[in-house]
Amino acid sequence: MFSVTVTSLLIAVPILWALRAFYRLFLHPLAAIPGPRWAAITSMYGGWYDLRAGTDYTRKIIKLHEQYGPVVRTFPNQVHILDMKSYDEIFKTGSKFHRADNPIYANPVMEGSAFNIREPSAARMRRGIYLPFFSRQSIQQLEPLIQKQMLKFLDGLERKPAGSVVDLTMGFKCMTADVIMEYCFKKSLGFLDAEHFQHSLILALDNWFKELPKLWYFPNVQIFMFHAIGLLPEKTVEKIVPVMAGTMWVKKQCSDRVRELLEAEDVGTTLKSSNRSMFANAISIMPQTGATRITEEQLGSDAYLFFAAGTDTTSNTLAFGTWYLVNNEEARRKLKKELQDYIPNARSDHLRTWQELEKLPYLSAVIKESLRLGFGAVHRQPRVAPDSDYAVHGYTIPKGTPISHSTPAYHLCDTYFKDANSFVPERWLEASTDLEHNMVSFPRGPRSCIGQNLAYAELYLAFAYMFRRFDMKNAGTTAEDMMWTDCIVPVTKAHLKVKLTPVSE
Ligand code: HEM
Repeated sequence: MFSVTVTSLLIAVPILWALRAFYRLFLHPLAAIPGPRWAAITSMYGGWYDLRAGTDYTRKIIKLHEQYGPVVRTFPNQVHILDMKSYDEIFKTGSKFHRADNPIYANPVMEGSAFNIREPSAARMRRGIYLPFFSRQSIQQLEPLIQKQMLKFLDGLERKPAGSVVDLTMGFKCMTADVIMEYCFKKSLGFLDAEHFQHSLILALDNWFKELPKLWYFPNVQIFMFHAIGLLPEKTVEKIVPVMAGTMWVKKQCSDRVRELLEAEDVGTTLKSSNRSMFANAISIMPQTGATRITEEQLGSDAYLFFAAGTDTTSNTLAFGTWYLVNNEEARRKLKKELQDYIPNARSDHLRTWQELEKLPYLSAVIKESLRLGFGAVHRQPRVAPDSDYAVHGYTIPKGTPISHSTPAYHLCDTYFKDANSFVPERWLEASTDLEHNMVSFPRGPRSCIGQNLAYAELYLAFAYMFRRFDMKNAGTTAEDMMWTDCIVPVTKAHLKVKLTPVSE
């Protein structure tokens, strides 16, 4: 009896698989869309790239566009588009497209946070709580909190013996992590105090990002494991899955800080104040925005989202930008000259503000070029048209089909940026509006990046003062080390190591 069942299965499974493959190749609504045959047949075509060390499907998709054109079928039921007109339609203000039902937006660690909300009106309500406090004006008001952590970072570097080799990948991560927590709660987690910036929790965050591709292909296994691990005692988790222990610890810090604020007497009665943290301000205006239904747990998850989204993104742009600069003497010389003229006293405790630094043309060009080639986020951002089919380049994509666009595909494409793979800040000095428009580091539209202004403030302060205060030389980092793979944020093979020497005034 048992052997008959096994035999039937051995025959039935390949037949069903072959029938499904036939349907996907010839009868599926996406059958006419060009792309590799294996990508149309099985999602494990993408997995073959995403799940092996040192490769990823996002980079492969860029190559597929060269071969197949602007619309490519990348999964049995998903397409990827490289066409600015389509990007504008999907990512415009008021766009009806919304986030696809995709494991990228179902990470169990982010459960309850704004990131995992797909439904547009719920997302709008949740984002509305925080958006006022990430406006340009709010960032300028709370800039002293950013500057405090920036100075701590710079002064820490200065105390190292001249010529020290510094792991700047980790240094930038510790700095951005402390800035975002200072901004959110006026209380950093003290990552900058770690010796040589090798903080175990920042390393755990890095490892957590590295695990993400597994979640995309085996979401149920990952979600089950996450909940199962959550039932174990803290000490056991620390021993067997340090990645999770680190993440859970940071999440707990976020939740504790939110609870402290909710329990504080003045919250809900005091008006917005420039002296208070972002979360204190956000919580105090919640009753007026009608957002009081948000739970303490959801606020804690949002705090963790800000921590994760605000750390590795900006720090990656800083690390990549520094990498390009240490290898480009001409650009470094021009930047230093501009900074020396504008910041006569490099070690003053009163830093030039973001608004002041924005006036510097070469610094601004360096930052734009760093954002262009130094990706903060590299993932495919799948969206769906909920109500009607989407017509593009003569193809019809049925409503509900995930349509992805990804930042590197645009930024590395010679159609949009001449000599796209080279670091050329000068391209921004006489930039046309087209060039500005082709930059899609921060998505536009209803799910734009909430932290964009904070990221700019950090980039201006860090690039200006790092290159004003220090001479930097590459300390053996290779282009191979800086190769990234898509883990939502780019994760490089190895870290950026730089020899730092403080400059005399
Ligand atoms: C160079 C720096 C940064 C880049 C390139 C960047 C890029 C992005 C991208 C591409 C997304 C869209 C994700 C998607 O829809 O799939 C996003 C969303 C988001 N970003 Fe950023 N980001 C940066 C810095 C920051 C910072 C400093 C914060 C700190 C608060 C932040 C907070 C967020 C949040 C909360 C979201 C989710 C918005 C939502 O779900 O509606 N980002 N960012």
